[in-house]
Amino acid sequence: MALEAIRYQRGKLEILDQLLLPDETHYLTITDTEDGWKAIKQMQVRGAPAIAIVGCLSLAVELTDKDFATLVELRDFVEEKLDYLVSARPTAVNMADAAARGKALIRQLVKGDDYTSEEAKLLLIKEYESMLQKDIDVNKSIGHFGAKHILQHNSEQPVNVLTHCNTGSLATAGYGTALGVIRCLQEHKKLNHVYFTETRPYNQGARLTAYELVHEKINASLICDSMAAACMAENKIHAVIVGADRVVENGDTANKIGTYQLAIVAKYHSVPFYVACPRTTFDPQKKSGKDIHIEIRPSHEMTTIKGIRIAAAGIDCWNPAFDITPADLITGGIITEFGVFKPEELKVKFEEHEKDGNC
Ligand SMILES: CSC[C@@H](O)[C@@H](O)C(=O)COP(=O)(O)O
Repeated sequence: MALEAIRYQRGKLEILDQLLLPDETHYLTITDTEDGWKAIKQMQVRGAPAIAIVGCLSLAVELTDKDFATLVELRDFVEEKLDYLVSARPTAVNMADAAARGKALIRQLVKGDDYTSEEAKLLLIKEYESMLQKDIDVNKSIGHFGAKHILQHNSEQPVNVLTHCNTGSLATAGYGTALGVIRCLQEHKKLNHVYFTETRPYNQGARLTAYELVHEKINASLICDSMAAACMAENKIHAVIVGADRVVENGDTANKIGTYQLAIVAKYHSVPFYVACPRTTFDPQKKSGKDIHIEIRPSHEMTTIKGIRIAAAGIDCWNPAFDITPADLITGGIITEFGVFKPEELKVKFEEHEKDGNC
C-alpha cells in the first residue's frame, strides 16, 4: 500500500507528522491556515510540493464553513492567508506559485462578478482539492521521463543511482520526484541499487527516505553525507538524482543543503547529475541562484537529535537549509513532467507548454 502523507476530504485535513517518523505514525489534524503554517514551519510536513499542497488545503478547510458577505471580502481574506502561508518557508517556491495562481483565480472571479461569494469560494476550494491528484499525475510523468532518459543512456541495463534528502511520497502528494524516477526504474525492473544520504542535519534521508525505501522493498544502502565521494569512487553509480526547491531562469537550482557538493563530486567522477522537479518549482522571476533567499534554520536542528545534545554546549552554528547548484553542474538534465531538458532550455520549454495550455 502506498504511503499516505496527506489525508483530505472536504473540511478535514490530516497530515502524517514527519518529525515523529520513522518511530511513530501519527496524523496531525490541520483545521486552518495557522495550523498549516505551523506544520510547515516546524517541518511536520516538508518537501516543496507537499508544503504547497498542505498550505493550500489548510486554506480550503478554513474556508469550508466560513461565510463572506461579498466577493471582495472573500478576495481580501484569501490573499492575506496566502501571503501568510508563503512566509512559512522562503526557499521552496511551490507555495508562492500556488498562492499566485490562487490570487489570479480569485481576482478573475471578483472582476467577472458572475458568482456569489459562496460559489467563488467553492471554485477556489475545488481548485486546491485538485492539487492532490494533479501532483501524483505530474510525478508519474517525471518518473517516466527520468527513467527513460537514464536507461537510454545506459543501454537499457539496470542502474545504480544515488539520491539525497527525501523526495518521495512524503514530500509530495504521492509517488515523488527524484524518488518517483527511482520508483519507475524499480517498476520496470531496471533498478539495481540505490545509495542515499542520511541528509544532515535533519536526516530526511535516514528517517524518511529509508522509511519509504524499506516500505517499497527497494534495494538500497544508507550512507553518511561524507561518504558520497567514496561511494562514487568505489561503486559504479550511473546517475545522481535529486529534487529541487526552486529552479531559476538560468537553471541554477536550490535544493537541500549538500546537493551542491554532490554535484561537484558527480562531475569529478563523470556521473550524470539530474534534478527532478515539476513546473511549479520553476521560478522565472529570478535570474540566477544568487537571487534565491536561503532559509536559515535554528541551531538546535544541528546540535541535537530528538532532543539529545550531540554538539558541545555553547557552540555557534551556521545552518542553511539549502544550497545552490549552478546550472552547469546539472549535467544529466532537469527532469520535468514534460520531458528532460538542459537547464538553459527550461524557460523556453515551459513557455511552449504554457502556450499549449498544459501548465
Ligand atoms: C520533492 S521534494 C524536493 C525538495 O523539496 C527536497 O529535495 C528538499 O530539499 C526538501 O527539503 P526540506 O527542508 O526537507 O523541506
